[in-house]
Amino acid sequence: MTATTKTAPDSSGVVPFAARAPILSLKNIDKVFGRDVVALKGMSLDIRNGDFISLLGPSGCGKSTALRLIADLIHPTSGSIRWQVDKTPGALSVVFQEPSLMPWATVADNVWLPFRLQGKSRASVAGDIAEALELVGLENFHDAYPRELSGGMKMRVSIARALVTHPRIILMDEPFAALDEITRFKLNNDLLELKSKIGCTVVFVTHSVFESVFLSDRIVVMAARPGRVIHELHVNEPYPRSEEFRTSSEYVAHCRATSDALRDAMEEHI
Ligand SMILES: Nc1ncnc2c1ncn2[C@@H]1O[C@H](COP(=O)(O)OP(=O)(O)OP(=O)(O)O)[C@@H](O)[C@H]1O
Repeated sequence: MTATTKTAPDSSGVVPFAARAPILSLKNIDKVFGRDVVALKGMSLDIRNGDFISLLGPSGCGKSTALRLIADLIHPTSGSIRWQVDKTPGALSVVFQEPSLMPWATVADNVWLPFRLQGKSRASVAGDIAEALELVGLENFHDAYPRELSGGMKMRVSIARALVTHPRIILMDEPFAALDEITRFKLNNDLLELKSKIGCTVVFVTHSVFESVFLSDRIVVMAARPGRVIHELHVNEPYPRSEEFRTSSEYVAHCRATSDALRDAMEEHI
C-alpha cells in the first residue's frame, strides 16, 4: 500500500497545514542497521512550524529511529534531512521515556544542563531556568533533588530541561508511557497548555491511538518490516483541547479512523 492522506472534517481555529512554514524536511530516508535490518525505508516527512505530529505504529516500525535521525544522533543510510531555518544551538531538544535526571544535582541544576554544555554559567541563564520551571509548574522545587519527586514531577523536570533553550522543535519519545493513566492524562493536558503558551513544534512517539488523537494535529502512521509511513491523518480540531474533547463524538470519530489506519499498519508486510 502507498501512503495516503486522510483528512478529518475541518474546524475553525487551526492554522491550515499548507500555510505553515517548513522547519525541517526528511526526504526519502532509508536507515539500515548492520547488513539487513531495514529500520526505515523511503521515509519522507515535512515538519512545519507549530505542528504537533505523532508517530504511531507497531513495535519495530522505526518510530524511535526516525526521532534519532531528526535529532542527528544517528545518520541516514541514504536520503536527506534538511533544516529549512537556521539551526541555532538548542534549536532542537529531546525528551525520552526515562527522565534521565542527574540524581546528585538539584532540579535547577538538572534544567541548567543544556546551557552548561554550551558553556553558559548558571547565573547567566537563571531567568530561563526559572521560566522553564514555572511553565511546568515546578517553580517551588528549584532546590529539590530527583529522589524527592514523583514520577510525573521527574518527567516535568525533563520537559523543563528540554524547554529551557527555547527550542524550535521538541522531540518526545514515549515520554508518558511509564506513568499511571491519571498522571498521563494530566501531563497530556499540561503539554498542550505549554505548547499553546510557547508555540513550539512537537514530534511525539506513542503507541496510543487515544493519546495521539488528543494531542496531535498530524498523525503519521507507520508499518514495520520495513519501517515506513503508510498513512497521515489530520486531526483538524481546535486547541486548546479540554476534557470535554476526550468524550466528544469528534474525538471518537478520530480515534476510530486512527485505529483503522493502525490496523492497516499491523496487516502490512511487503
Ligand atoms: N542500534 C540498532 N542496531 C540494530 N538494529 C536496530 C538498532 N536500533 C533499532 N534497530 C532495529 O530497527 C527496527 C526499528 O526500531 P525502532 O526502535 O526504531 O522501532 P520503534 O517503532 O521505535 O519500536 P518500539 O515501539 O518497540 O520502541 C527494529 O527492528 C529494531 O530492532
